[in-house]
Amino acid sequence: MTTVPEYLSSLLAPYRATEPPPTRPFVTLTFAQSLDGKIAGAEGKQLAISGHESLVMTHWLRSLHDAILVGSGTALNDDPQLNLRHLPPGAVGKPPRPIVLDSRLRLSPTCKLLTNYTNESGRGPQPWVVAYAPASPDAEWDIRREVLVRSGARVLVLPAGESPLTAVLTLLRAEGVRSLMVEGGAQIISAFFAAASETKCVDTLLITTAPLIVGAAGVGYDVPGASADLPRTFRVVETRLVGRDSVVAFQTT
Ligand SMILES: NC(=O)C1=CN([C@@H]2O[C@H](COP(=O)(O)OP(=O)(O)OC[C@H]3O[C@@H](n4cnc5c(N)ncnc54)[C@H](O)[C@@H]3O)[C@@H](O)[C@H]2O)C=CC1
Ligand SMILES: Nc1nc(O)c(N)c(N[C@@H]2O[C@H](COP(=O)(O)O)[C@@H](O)[C@H]2O)n1
Repeated sequence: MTTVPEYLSSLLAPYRATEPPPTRPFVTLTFAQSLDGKIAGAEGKQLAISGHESLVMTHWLRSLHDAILVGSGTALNDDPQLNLRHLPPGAVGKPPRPIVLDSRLRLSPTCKLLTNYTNESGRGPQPWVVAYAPASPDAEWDIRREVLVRSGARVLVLPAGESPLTAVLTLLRAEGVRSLMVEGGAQIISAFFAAASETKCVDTLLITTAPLIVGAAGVGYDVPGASADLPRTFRVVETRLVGRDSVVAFQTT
Protein backbone atom coordinates (compact mmCIF):
# COMPACT_ATOMS: atom_id res chain seq x y z
CA MET A 1 0.00 0.00 0.00
CA THR A 2 1.57 3.31 -1.06
CA THR A 3 -1.09 5.69 0.22
CA VAL A 4 -2.32 6.51 3.72
CA PRO A 5 -4.70 3.79 5.05
CA GLU A 6 -8.28 4.98 4.69
CA TYR A 7 -9.11 4.54 8.41
CA LEU A 8 -6.30 6.94 9.35
CA SER A 9 -7.20 9.62 6.84
CA SER A 10 -10.88 9.41 7.90
CA LEU A 11 -9.89 9.61 11.55
CA LEU A 12 -8.05 12.88 11.02
CA ALA A 13 -10.23 14.27 8.21
CA PRO A 14 -12.26 16.56 10.50
CA TYR A 15 -9.04 18.19 11.67
CA ARG A 16 -7.29 18.37 8.32
CA ALA A 17 -10.27 20.08 6.69
CA THR A 18 -10.61 22.90 9.21
CA GLU A 19 -8.52 25.65 10.74
CA PRO A 20 -7.11 24.79 14.20
CA PRO A 21 -7.94 27.08 17.11
CA PRO A 22 -5.77 30.22 17.28
CA THR A 23 -4.23 29.06 20.57
CA ARG A 24 -2.99 25.58 19.64
CA PRO A 25 -2.48 23.08 16.82
CA PHE A 26 -4.71 20.04 16.43
CA VAL A 27 -3.06 17.47 18.70
CA THR A 28 -2.80 13.68 18.32
CA LEU A 29 -1.34 11.86 21.33
CA THR A 30 -0.08 8.41 20.37
CA PHE A 31 2.17 5.71 21.77
CA ALA A 32 2.68 1.95 21.85
CA GLN A 33 2.26 -0.04 25.04
CA SER A 34 2.38 -3.61 26.28
CA LEU A 35 -0.65 -5.44 27.67
CA ASP A 36 0.47 -4.35 31.14
CA GLY A 37 0.59 -0.69 30.10
CA LYS A 38 4.35 -0.25 29.77
CA ILE A 39 5.96 1.90 27.09
CA ALA A 40 9.60 0.93 27.79
CA GLY A 41 11.58 -1.66 29.68
CA ALA A 42 13.41 -1.41 33.01
CA GLU A 43 15.42 1.81 33.37
CA GLY A 44 13.78 3.16 30.23
CA LYS A 45 15.26 0.57 27.86
CA GLN A 46 13.73 1.23 24.45
CA LEU A 47 11.62 -1.73 23.36
CA ALA A 48 10.28 -2.79 19.97
CA ILE A 49 6.69 -2.85 21.20
CA SER A 50 4.88 -2.32 17.90
CA GLY A 51 4.82 -5.11 15.37
CA HIS A 52 5.78 -4.26 11.78
CA GLU A 53 2.26 -3.39 10.59
CA SER A 54 1.47 -1.01 13.44
CA LEU A 55 4.90 0.58 13.14
CA VAL A 56 4.13 1.31 9.49
CA MET A 57 0.76 2.70 10.63
CA THR A 58 2.59 5.04 13.05
CA HIS A 59 4.77 6.30 10.20
CA TRP A 60 1.66 6.96 8.08
CA LEU A 61 0.23 8.84 11.05
CA ARG A 62 3.44 10.89 11.23
CA SER A 63 2.97 11.83 7.56
CA LEU A 64 -0.44 13.35 8.39
CA HIS A 65 0.98 15.90 10.84
CA ASP A 66 2.97 19.10 10.43
CA ALA A 67 5.18 18.29 13.41
CA ILE A 68 6.03 15.50 15.83
CA LEU A 69 6.96 16.17 19.45
CA VAL A 70 8.94 14.12 21.97
CA GLY A 71 10.35 15.03 25.37
CA SER A 72 14.07 15.36 25.98
CA GLY A 73 14.00 12.13 28.03
CA THR A 74 13.01 10.24 24.87
CA ALA A 75 15.44 12.19 22.70
CA LEU A 76 18.33 11.33 25.04
CA ASN A 77 17.31 7.75 25.72
CA ASP A 78 16.19 6.59 22.26
CA ASP A 79 18.02 8.96 19.91
CA PRO A 80 14.98 8.78 17.60
CA GLN A 81 14.82 9.85 13.96
CA LEU A 82 11.09 10.68 13.81
CA ASN A 83 11.05 10.30 10.03
CA LEU A 84 9.00 8.19 7.60
CA ARG A 85 11.55 5.46 6.85
CA HIS A 86 9.16 2.58 7.51
CA LEU A 87 6.73 3.65 4.79
CA PRO A 88 6.66 1.15 1.93
CA PRO A 89 8.80 1.78 -1.18
CA GLY A 90 7.06 4.23 -3.51
CA ALA A 91 4.99 5.78 -0.75
CA VAL A 92 4.69 9.52 -0.82
CA GLY A 93 4.46 11.31 2.50
CA LYS A 94 5.47 14.70 3.84
CA PRO A 95 7.93 14.33 6.74
CA PRO A 96 6.83 16.12 9.91
CA ARG A 97 9.05 18.66 11.65
CA PRO A 98 10.72 17.05 14.70
CA ILE A 99 10.27 19.04 17.92
CA VAL A 100 11.98 18.22 21.23
CA LEU A 101 10.52 19.66 24.41
CA ASP A 102 13.73 20.16 26.30
CA SER A 103 13.27 22.31 29.42
CA ARG A 104 16.97 22.49 30.23
CA LEU A 105 18.59 22.16 26.79
CA ARG A 106 19.99 18.70 27.42
CA LEU A 107 19.70 17.51 23.81
CA SER A 108 22.94 16.18 22.32
CA PRO A 109 24.24 18.18 19.34
CA THR A 110 25.22 14.86 17.74
CA CYS A 111 21.77 13.26 18.02
CA LYS A 112 20.31 11.66 14.88
CA LEU A 113 17.64 14.33 14.53
CA LEU A 114 20.35 16.95 13.99
CA THR A 115 22.88 14.85 12.08
CA ASN A 116 20.19 13.55 9.72
CA TYR A 117 19.15 17.15 9.08
CA THR A 118 22.62 18.48 8.45
CA ASN A 119 23.95 15.44 6.51
CA GLU A 120 21.02 14.61 4.26
CA SER A 121 21.07 16.10 0.79
CA GLY A 122 17.25 16.10 0.48
CA ARG A 123 16.82 17.57 3.94
CA GLY A 124 13.64 17.12 5.91
CA PRO A 125 12.33 19.95 8.05
CA GLN A 126 14.71 21.62 10.52
CA PRO A 127 14.38 20.20 14.07
CA TRP A 128 13.09 22.62 16.66
CA VAL A 129 13.98 22.53 20.35
CA VAL A 130 11.58 24.18 22.81
CA ALA A 131 13.33 25.21 26.03
CA TYR A 132 12.59 27.32 29.08
CA ALA A 133 14.78 30.34 29.77
CA PRO A 134 17.05 29.99 32.80
CA ALA A 135 15.77 31.75 35.93
CA SER A 136 18.92 33.88 36.08
CA PRO A 137 21.76 34.54 33.61
CA ASP A 138 23.46 31.23 32.88
CA ALA A 139 26.53 31.22 30.64
CA GLU A 140 26.50 27.42 30.28
CA TRP A 141 22.89 27.49 29.10
CA ASP A 142 23.84 30.17 26.52
CA ILE A 143 26.67 27.95 25.27
CA ARG A 144 24.41 24.89 25.03
CA ARG A 145 21.94 26.93 23.02
CA GLU A 146 24.66 28.22 20.71
CA VAL A 147 26.03 24.70 20.15
CA LEU A 148 22.57 23.35 19.29
CA VAL A 149 21.94 26.21 16.87
CA ARG A 150 25.32 25.62 15.21
CA SER A 151 24.43 21.90 14.98
CA GLY A 152 21.28 22.67 13.00
CA ALA A 153 18.51 23.21 15.57
CA ARG A 154 16.17 26.15 15.85
CA VAL A 155 15.81 26.88 19.58
CA LEU A 156 12.54 28.43 20.76
CA VAL A 157 12.59 29.77 24.30
CA LEU A 158 9.66 30.09 26.69
CA PRO A 159 9.81 32.17 29.89
CA ALA A 160 11.66 30.73 32.89
CA GLY A 161 10.08 27.91 34.89
CA GLU A 162 8.06 24.93 33.72
CA SER A 163 5.55 26.59 31.40
CA PRO A 164 2.28 24.72 31.13
CA LEU A 165 1.80 22.68 27.98
CA THR A 166 -0.82 25.19 26.86
CA ALA A 167 1.97 27.78 26.53
CA VAL A 168 4.03 25.33 24.46
CA LEU A 169 1.06 24.65 22.19
CA THR A 170 0.30 28.36 21.78
CA LEU A 171 3.91 29.02 20.82
CA LEU A 172 3.89 26.23 18.23
CA ARG A 173 0.60 27.46 16.75
CA ALA A 174 2.01 30.99 16.51
CA GLU A 175 4.98 29.48 14.66
CA GLY A 176 2.64 27.96 12.07
CA VAL A 177 2.22 24.38 13.34
CA ARG A 178 -1.35 23.33 12.48
CA SER A 179 -1.18 19.69 13.52
CA LEU A 180 1.05 18.09 16.13
CA MET A 181 1.64 14.40 16.82
CA VAL A 182 2.90 13.77 20.36
CA GLU A 183 4.81 10.47 20.69
CA GLY A 184 6.06 10.48 24.27
CA GLY A 185 7.75 9.58 26.50
CA ALA A 186 6.32 8.82 29.90
CA GLN A 187 6.41 12.32 31.40
CA ILE A 188 5.11 13.93 28.24
CA ILE A 189 2.28 11.39 27.85
CA SER A 190 1.28 11.90 31.51
CA ALA A 191 1.44 15.70 31.12
CA PHE A 192 -0.71 15.61 27.98
CA PHE A 193 -3.29 13.35 29.68
CA ALA A 194 -3.47 15.84 32.57
CA ALA A 195 -3.73 18.82 30.21
CA ALA A 196 -6.35 17.02 28.10
CA SER A 197 -8.61 16.47 31.07
CA GLU A 198 -8.23 20.11 32.12
CA THR A 199 -8.36 21.91 28.78
CA LYS A 200 -9.34 19.33 26.12
CA CYS A 201 -6.14 20.12 24.23
CA VAL A 202 -5.82 16.60 22.77
CA ASP A 203 -8.13 16.00 19.82
CA THR A 204 -7.17 12.42 19.01
CA LEU A 205 -5.65 9.73 21.23
CA LEU A 206 -4.39 6.60 19.49
CA ILE A 207 -2.98 3.77 21.58
CA THR A 208 -1.34 0.71 20.05
CA THR A 209 -1.33 -2.29 22.40
CA ALA A 210 1.00 -5.16 21.58
CA PRO A 211 0.57 -8.71 22.92
CA LEU A 212 3.59 -8.45 25.24
CA ILE A 213 4.01 -8.32 29.00
CA VAL A 214 6.94 -6.15 30.09
CA GLY A 215 6.63 -6.59 33.85
CA ALA A 216 6.56 -4.28 36.83
CA ALA A 217 10.05 -2.84 36.26
CA GLY A 218 8.97 -1.33 32.93
CA VAL A 219 8.12 2.33 32.39
CA GLY A 220 4.44 3.29 32.53
CA TYR A 221 2.55 6.56 32.46
CA ASP A 222 -0.07 8.30 34.61
CA VAL A 223 -3.59 9.28 33.75
CA PRO A 224 -4.96 11.51 36.50
CA GLY A 225 -8.33 10.34 37.80
CA ALA A 226 -8.47 7.92 34.88
CA SER A 227 -11.55 5.90 35.69
CA ALA A 228 -13.70 8.99 36.03
CA ASP A 229 -12.00 11.37 33.64
CA LEU A 230 -11.09 9.39 30.53
CA PRO A 231 -14.67 8.84 29.35
CA ARG A 232 -15.42 12.49 30.11
CA THR A 233 -12.52 13.59 27.92
CA PHE A 234 -12.50 11.01 25.12
CA ARG A 235 -14.87 8.66 23.31
CA VAL A 236 -13.77 5.57 21.37
CA VAL A 237 -14.10 6.09 17.61
CA GLU A 238 -12.19 3.13 16.18
CA THR A 239 -10.89 -0.24 17.35
CA ARG A 240 -8.98 -2.47 14.96
CA LEU A 241 -6.36 -5.14 14.69
CA VAL A 242 -3.25 -3.95 12.85
CA GLY A 243 -1.10 -7.02 12.31
CA ARG A 244 -0.79 -8.65 15.74
CA ASP A 245 -1.48 -5.38 17.64
CA SER A 246 -4.73 -3.74 18.64
CA VAL A 247 -5.21 -0.07 17.95
CA VAL A 248 -7.82 1.98 19.76
CA ALA A 249 -8.50 5.54 18.66
CA PHE A 250 -10.35 8.05 20.80
CA GLN A 251 -11.46 11.57 20.02
CA THR A 252 -12.32 14.40 22.30
CA THR A 253 -15.91 14.56 23.52
N1 LIG B 1 6.41 3.07 23.48
C1 LIG B 1 6.33 4.30 23.03
O1 LIG B 1 5.45 4.62 22.20
C2 LIG B 1 7.29 5.34 23.52
C3 LIG B 1 8.16 5.07 24.54
N2 LIG B 1 9.02 6.05 24.98
C4 LIG B 1 9.90 5.78 26.11
O2 LIG B 1 9.70 6.77 27.10
C5 LIG B 1 10.91 6.88 27.87
C6 LIG B 1 11.27 8.36 28.08
O3 LIG B 1 10.29 8.96 28.89
P1 LIG B 1 10.72 10.07 29.99
O4 LIG B 1 12.02 9.72 30.57
O5 LIG B 1 9.57 10.24 30.90
O6 LIG B 1 10.99 11.36 29.12
P2 LIG B 1 10.09 12.29 28.20
O7 LIG B 1 10.39 11.94 26.78
O8 LIG B 1 8.67 12.28 28.63
O9 LIG B 1 10.76 13.73 28.46
C7 LIG B 1 10.66 14.36 29.71
C8 LIG B 1 11.27 15.72 29.59
O10 LIG B 1 10.40 16.56 28.82
C9 LIG B 1 10.62 17.91 29.21
N3 LIG B 1 9.37 18.63 29.50
C10 LIG B 1 9.16 19.92 29.18
N4 LIG B 1 7.95 20.34 29.55
C11 LIG B 1 7.37 19.31 30.13
C12 LIG B 1 6.11 19.16 30.74
N5 LIG B 1 5.20 20.14 30.78
N6 LIG B 1 5.84 17.96 31.27
C13 LIG B 1 6.72 16.95 31.22
N7 LIG B 1 7.95 17.05 30.64
C14 LIG B 1 8.28 18.23 30.11
C15 LIG B 1 11.49 17.88 30.47
O11 LIG B 1 12.77 18.28 30.02
C16 LIG B 1 11.45 16.44 30.92
O12 LIG B 1 12.65 16.08 31.54
C17 LIG B 1 11.99 6.12 27.12
O13 LIG B 1 12.23 4.92 27.82
C18 LIG B 1 11.35 5.84 25.76
O14 LIG B 1 11.83 4.65 25.19
C19 LIG B 1 9.05 7.28 24.40
C20 LIG B 1 8.18 7.60 23.39
C21 LIG B 1 7.20 6.66 22.88
N1 LIG C 1 4.98 3.27 17.73
C1 LIG C 1 6.06 2.92 18.47
N2 LIG C 1 6.29 1.63 18.72
C2 LIG C 1 7.34 1.26 19.46
O1 LIG C 1 7.54 -0.04 19.67
C3 LIG C 1 8.21 2.22 19.99
N3 LIG C 1 9.29 1.84 20.75
C4 LIG C 1 7.93 3.58 19.69
N4 LIG C 1 8.74 4.52 20.17
C5 LIG C 1 8.70 5.87 19.70
O2 LIG C 1 9.27 6.03 18.43
C6 LIG C 1 10.52 6.71 18.55
C7 LIG C 1 11.54 6.13 17.68
O3 LIG C 1 11.32 6.70 16.42
P1 LIG C 1 12.26 6.33 15.20
O4 LIG C 1 12.06 4.86 14.95
O5 LIG C 1 13.67 6.58 15.61
O6 LIG C 1 11.79 7.17 14.07
C8 LIG C 1 10.89 6.60 19.98
O7 LIG C 1 11.78 7.60 20.39
C9 LIG C 1 9.55 6.75 20.60
O8 LIG C 1 9.10 8.06 20.48
N5 LIG C 1 6.86 3.90 18.94
